[in-house]
Amino acid sequence: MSNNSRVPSGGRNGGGSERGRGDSGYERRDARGRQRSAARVRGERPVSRQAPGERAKRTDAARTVAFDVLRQVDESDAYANLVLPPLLAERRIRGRDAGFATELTYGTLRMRGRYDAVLAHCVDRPLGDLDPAVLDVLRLGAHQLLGMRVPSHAAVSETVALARAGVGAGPAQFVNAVLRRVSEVEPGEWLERLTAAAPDEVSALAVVESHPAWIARSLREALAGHGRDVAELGDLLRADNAAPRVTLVARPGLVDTSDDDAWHDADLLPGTWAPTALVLDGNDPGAVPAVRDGRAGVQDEGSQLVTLALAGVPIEDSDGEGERWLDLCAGPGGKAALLAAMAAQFGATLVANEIQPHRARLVERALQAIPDGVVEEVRTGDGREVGAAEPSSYDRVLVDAPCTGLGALRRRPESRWRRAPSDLATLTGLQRELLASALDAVKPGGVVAYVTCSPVLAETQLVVTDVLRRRDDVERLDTPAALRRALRTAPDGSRPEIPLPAGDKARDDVQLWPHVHGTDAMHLTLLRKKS
Ligand SMILES: C[S@@+](CC[C@H](N)C(=O)[O-])C[C@H]1O[C@@H](n2cnc3c(N)ncnc32)[C@H](O)[C@@H]1O
Repeated sequence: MSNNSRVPSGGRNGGGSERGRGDSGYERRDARGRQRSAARVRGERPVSRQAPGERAKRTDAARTVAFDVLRQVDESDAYANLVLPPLLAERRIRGRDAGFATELTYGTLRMRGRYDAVLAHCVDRPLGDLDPAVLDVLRLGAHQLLGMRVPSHAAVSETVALARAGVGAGPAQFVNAVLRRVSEVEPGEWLERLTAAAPDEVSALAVVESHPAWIARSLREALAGHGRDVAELGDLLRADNAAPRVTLVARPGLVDTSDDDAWHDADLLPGTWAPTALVLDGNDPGAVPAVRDGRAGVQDEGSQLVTLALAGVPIEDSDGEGERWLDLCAGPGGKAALLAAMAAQFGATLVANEIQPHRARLVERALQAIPDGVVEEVRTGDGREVGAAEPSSYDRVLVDAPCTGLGALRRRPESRWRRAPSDLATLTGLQRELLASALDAVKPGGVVAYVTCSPVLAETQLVVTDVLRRRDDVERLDTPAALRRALRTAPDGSRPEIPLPAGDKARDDVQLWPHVHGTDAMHLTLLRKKS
């Protein structure tokens, strides 16, 4: 598209809003559930900067709530998944409208990179020069046009109404003109144009699959470094754009799948890999009694597997007095609760450490259903100091290190846009210190699990290699074997075949992937302190 066809920001081109009937699911939602028709909105005097409650009466409530969440994400660094549910409840947006608002909010945030690239073709100046609120309205319109089945006329007219109510009549005309430009090109054709405009293959994938280019490059490097084919990058990026299934953990010894009272009428399916995993089909986890009372929790299956792998490693030379386990970075407590449930079964005890007091309180809450006597202590402290303060004190230590979270992009739609390459330098220093401290804190013969929810090489292999280079008292364990021992067992004794690199690509650590395993991209390296 030539510059000539771009819309001058602040210009008045673009005619009145279009409107008509469509036959998609989202159009039916309008016909059935919308609070007021767009025609009525158009008939009203243009207003700007109203209170959200006032605006919600005049424009479509679902679009308004999506806009308000996007503004909070931008202005206050809010997390969309924490802001949206209470706003939906407060404004009594339910059912189909709530589903529309959720898809519109999360989809717009996730696919922002793709939509910004499209919008940049349609606006005559850098998007960074636009009023951020106008840019958010344009992104919402782009998602309806290119990512949802909303008919063009409805997507444009409703978004223009939203712009008029949220940012004023002048910007609404600009929004109308830009979205009409966007709608003139088919979604598939836009992807071809974005691909053609990118300087290389990875940049093209990054823009089309809406990832910052540096993240796409880091993930490509991670695929290669962890023994996978770099040609999988597209699948990996696409997996990041799909909302994950809600997986529960049934904490062993605390709850059973046959316990009807615990699960109420939740639709549960067994997980793929972990014996503790249950997939919740469509229900709200907060409504499940076992989740509310801490016998179960919401936890990615990869997180469950790495925790079970640590708990199941055979330990040599244990003194027979019952093992002591340590979770060095425990907040908010998902893995600590699974570890504690396993510790209860093995006659072990657990210390949970977390540097942030409010997160330490979340750990306490996560451990509420653990039987008395299992949790020695939940403490607030710097994990880097534990090794020196308590040398050779624990049989098993989990280091679930603070990391970029680039393996869990599916869960936080906005997180990929918040990270910067400079975060890596700070985090990798901390990761090294925490792992070194854990190795000091573990007893000879004991095991340390180094875990991240990032596959990035600088946070995984390089941290482990660097820490081990400085000491000769640690050996690497066969982590794939430990992970396989943790897999669910069928009644005939068989276990699922978990795909891990083999042959000359085989490794002694484990990297899980969303596009391969359906889990977050969890990394696990198991290390033993020599006896
Ligand atoms: C990846 S999260 C742990 C998640 C947790 N294992 C779970 O499953 O719920 C990392 C945690 O480490 C904490 N942390 C950061 N620096 C720390 C330090 N120096 N010592 C202890 N904890 C730290 C963070 O506050 C954060 O809660």
